[in-house]
Amino acid sequence: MKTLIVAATRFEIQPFLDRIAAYPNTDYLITEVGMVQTAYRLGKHLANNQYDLIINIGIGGCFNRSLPIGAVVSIDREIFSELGAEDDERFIPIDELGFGSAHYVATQNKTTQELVHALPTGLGVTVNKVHGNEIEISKLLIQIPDALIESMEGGSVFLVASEAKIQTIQIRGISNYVEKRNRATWNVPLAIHNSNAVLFEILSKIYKV
Ligand SMILES: O=C(O)c1cccc(C(=O)CC[C@H]2O[C@@H](n3cnc4c(=O)[nH]cnc43)[C@H](O)[C@@H]2O)c1
Repeated sequence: MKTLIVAATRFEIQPFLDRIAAYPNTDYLITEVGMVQTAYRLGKHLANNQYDLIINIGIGGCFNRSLPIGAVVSIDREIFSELGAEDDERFIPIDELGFGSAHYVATQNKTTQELVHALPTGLGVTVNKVHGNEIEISKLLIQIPDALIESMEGGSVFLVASEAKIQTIQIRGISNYVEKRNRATWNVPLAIHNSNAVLFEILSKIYKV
């Protein structure tokens, strides 16, 4: 069983990197922040390397205030929310325009689902521009009422993994709520600590270490 850990930045998987020697069948890939960087670097990496499972791990913004900062969630569906066209006040999604789809799902069989079954699960929104304006956030929630987490990479990992037919998990530690930008309320170290703790649990289940 060969696993690839995918993160946007090194700091999001530093606790894992500190223990990487314990996981001989596990590689990692730092894509850099953003959907384009992630699609390019993951696609390029998979052209020369084979895996049974991809685990995308990172921090993210949460739309659901009943989950505390630091909670860890599993994302099983993704939407590229900006993909489409403006028609004056109305947004026309790419699906409606007839040029493909903005929706991607995690490729997960029963064994993969078991690895994350204990986590709160929901829909991820992948963006180029982190939301930080209340009016824009309200518009987004009208467009996507069941949005759980916002990230800048999740949809790209699902897209590439589904094209490559590789099992995929995405876990996100909640570093902030999606709200008017207030960096003082973010807790990045807690989100990283907790998401890496979940990663260790998942790897322990896979490798029995
Ligand atoms: O300080 C900022 O405003 C800021 C803007 C963009 C990215 C960051 C990062 O810390 C980069 C790491 C990573 O963070 C993910 N992330 C965290 N919170 C959110 C969010 O509310 N919306 C979208 N993405 C978020 C993202 O996946 C980055 O890769 C800081």
